[in-house]
Amino acid sequence: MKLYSYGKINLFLDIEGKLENGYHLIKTVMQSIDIHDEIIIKELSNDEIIIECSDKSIPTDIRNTCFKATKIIKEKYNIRSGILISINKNIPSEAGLAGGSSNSAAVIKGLNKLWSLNMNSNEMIEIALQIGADVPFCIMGGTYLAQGIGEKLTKLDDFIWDNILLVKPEFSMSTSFVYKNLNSLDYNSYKSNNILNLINQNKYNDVALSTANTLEKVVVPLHSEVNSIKSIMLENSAISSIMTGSGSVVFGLFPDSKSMNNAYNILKNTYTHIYKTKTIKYSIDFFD
Ligand SMILES: C[C@@](CO)(OP(=O)(O)O)[C@H](O)COP(=O)(O)OP(=O)(O)OC[C@H]1O[C@@H](n2ccc(N)nc2=O)[C@H](O)[C@@H]1O
Ligand SMILES: Nc1ncnc2c1ncn2[C@@H]1O[C@H](COP(=O)(O)OP(=O)(O)O)[C@@H](O)[C@H]1O
Repeated sequence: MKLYSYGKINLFLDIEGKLENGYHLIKTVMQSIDIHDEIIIKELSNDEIIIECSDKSIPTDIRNTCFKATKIIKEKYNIRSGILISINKNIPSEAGLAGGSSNSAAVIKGLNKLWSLNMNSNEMIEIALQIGADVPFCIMGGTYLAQGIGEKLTKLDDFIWDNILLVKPEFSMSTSFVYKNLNSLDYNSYKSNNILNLINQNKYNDVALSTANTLEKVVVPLHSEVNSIKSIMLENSAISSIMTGSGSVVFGLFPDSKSMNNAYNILKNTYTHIYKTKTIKYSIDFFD
């Protein structure tokens, strides 16, 4: 079985509070984008979980999100056959693009089909949340408001935008580091932001003007490069440019392919990890 698992950007992210277990209550707009990893799932006769990954820096043991998803499902449904999962990485990790999260969502959906488990979305989301706060969104895909720690999902109208540039600086950001270093004074920084209504009114240009991310307040003081990339994008006509999630990727929403290509040609002289992408309405695609 072959699947594509797609990445996401956060068009909006604000923090509303903190739970006693250290997790943060967030309000975020998640958007699937057209950048994907390839996941191949094969059944094994012996009762083993084997993960192979093209990126040798990613662990293939229980720390791997795909391993976790398989283990949870095997135990829940008492399945004895084994699984070999090959991950062909393309989405950069620790980038704020939810690459690892969407890989595990692909495995949940893939095993649901392979083993005819007939799980509905809610049952898959319950498993997803045991792996990470971003995984429930990756089960659904498209345009969603996520609240709680990321698990309370509300479907929004599709946000459609064709000219998006992603730039991954050399540094990576660990999600837990960013949340740990957030100052509570920065909670509710964007309380009056109107992005949700604008999405549901299909006012795409106004949506683009309303993007915001509170987690920049942790990352920018440590890495001024984030602002340099944003400036180059904005000088080249991007309608807005912000960091996605806990970083380090910075994205820009451009009005047309010409301005996006101009920014691309300038930024590619400095950055090797640079991608042209667009929004999509799903996060997992099945092939065979
Ligand atoms: C910031 C966001 C925005 O979409 O995404 P990324 O930048 O990671 O893609 C998410 O909130 C990240 O979700 P995810 O990456 O799944 O987080 P998890 O693996 O569950 O958690 C990693 C660590 O981040 C912290 N964490 C995560 C989610 C949350 N609402 N509050 C937190 O404080 C916790 O310390 C946790 O141990
Ligand atoms: N299948 C996977 N793909 C990518 N990273 C993974 C995977 N499994 C575990 N990880 C670990 O998760 C962390 C990054 O996850 P990722 O989803 O790429 O981050 P982010 O959501 O911040 O972009 C890294 O520490 C990486 O080693």
